[in-house]
Amino acid sequence: MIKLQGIRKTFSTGGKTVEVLKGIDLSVQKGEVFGLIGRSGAGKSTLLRIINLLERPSAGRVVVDGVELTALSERELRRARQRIGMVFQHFHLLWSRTVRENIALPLEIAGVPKREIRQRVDELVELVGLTERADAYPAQLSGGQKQRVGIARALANRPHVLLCDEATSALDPETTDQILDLLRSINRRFGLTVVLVTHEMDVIQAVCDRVAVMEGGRIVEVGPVAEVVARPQTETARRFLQQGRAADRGRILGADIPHVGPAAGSEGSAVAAGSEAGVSAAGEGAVEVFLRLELDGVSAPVVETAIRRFAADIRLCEGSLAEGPGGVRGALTVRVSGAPAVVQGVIEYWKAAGVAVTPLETLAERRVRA
Ligand SMILES: Nc1ncnc2c1ncn2[C@@H]1O[C@H](COP(=O)(O)OP(=O)(O)OP(=O)(O)O)[C@@H](O)[C@H]1O
Repeated sequence: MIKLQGIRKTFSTGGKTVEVLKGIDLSVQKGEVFGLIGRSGAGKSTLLRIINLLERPSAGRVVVDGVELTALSERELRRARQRIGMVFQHFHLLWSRTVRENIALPLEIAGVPKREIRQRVDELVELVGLTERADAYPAQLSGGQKQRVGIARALANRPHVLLCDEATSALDPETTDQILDLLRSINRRFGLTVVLVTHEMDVIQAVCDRVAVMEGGRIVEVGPVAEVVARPQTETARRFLQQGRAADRGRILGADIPHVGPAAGSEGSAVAAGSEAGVSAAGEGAVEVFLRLELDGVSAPVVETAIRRFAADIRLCEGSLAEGPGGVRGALTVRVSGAPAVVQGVIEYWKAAGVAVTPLETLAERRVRA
């Protein structure tokens, strides 16, 4: 369905030339969900944009659905692109248009008659579960709803291929799961080929059939997701698997979080919940917080879920839990570090799940007081 052969891409900026794709050969089969994973700057988005020639390769061939896109005129390419939908991280919606009007846009551009547009848009709003919100404006929608509009718009011209560039990276974990479910169900229902770019292994594991791991402009590993997960061949793949979604966002995006504060096993003293105490600087733009979690009666695996879902480094310092008929009982001390908003998100998630969360004082703060 998609064949990339000998793809190279060079950018020239400010008199400097950088080769960001260094010879990529890749085939994506019809109907599969294919993931591209790699650190920031590995070249994932550039490669994705080369599939529909939003970015022209400096060398190599792009063949989609049997048509060599790299050999088409601009006019022919515009037509061919209608069969390739694209979904973006930040939705790219028109704010002055309603849900319905945003979805209709590619159909208008393609010159589809008005009656057909109305019918197709009705189908699409229903498909993405936005019938009730069809006349709302983007500003009145949640992030997940905006992405649903983005997906519906991408599907308007009945594409054979859907390209998703970090489609869930701006969404909270629950909404991410809903959007991934939607993508998977669209893939199954219409046999659509999906290529998605992400830096989250969880996303790959949730929806992809195969994955390519990128590093420095090259594909260093490719295979079925289950195989890559079971037997990673490269250090890059192993790191993604070890760190999981949480660490991926912090480290892979470059916000390296140094290990500061008490070592695992140490404990701080409890201070008033909700105060600033318990939070200390943990590297540029990152904070570190020690928390006591009381999990009496909580039934979900809230620590594991937070580790998987949040871009924070979450470590268990001490504590014990016991399973009972009413759920788990016990308390834990954990250290959470990451971007302030993410750490806050973890705390809110735990509170919403019924965990009593108390910030603890850090060693550094205790030293300052002493
Ligand atoms: N239009 C451009 N001009 C110059 N350099 C560019 C351009 N687009 C991308 N690059 C550079 O190419 C490299 C690869 O970028 P790309 O966005 O493809 O990486 P990525 O793996 O998708 O990373 P991220 O996850 O941060 O989006 C980066 O170093 C980036 O700065």
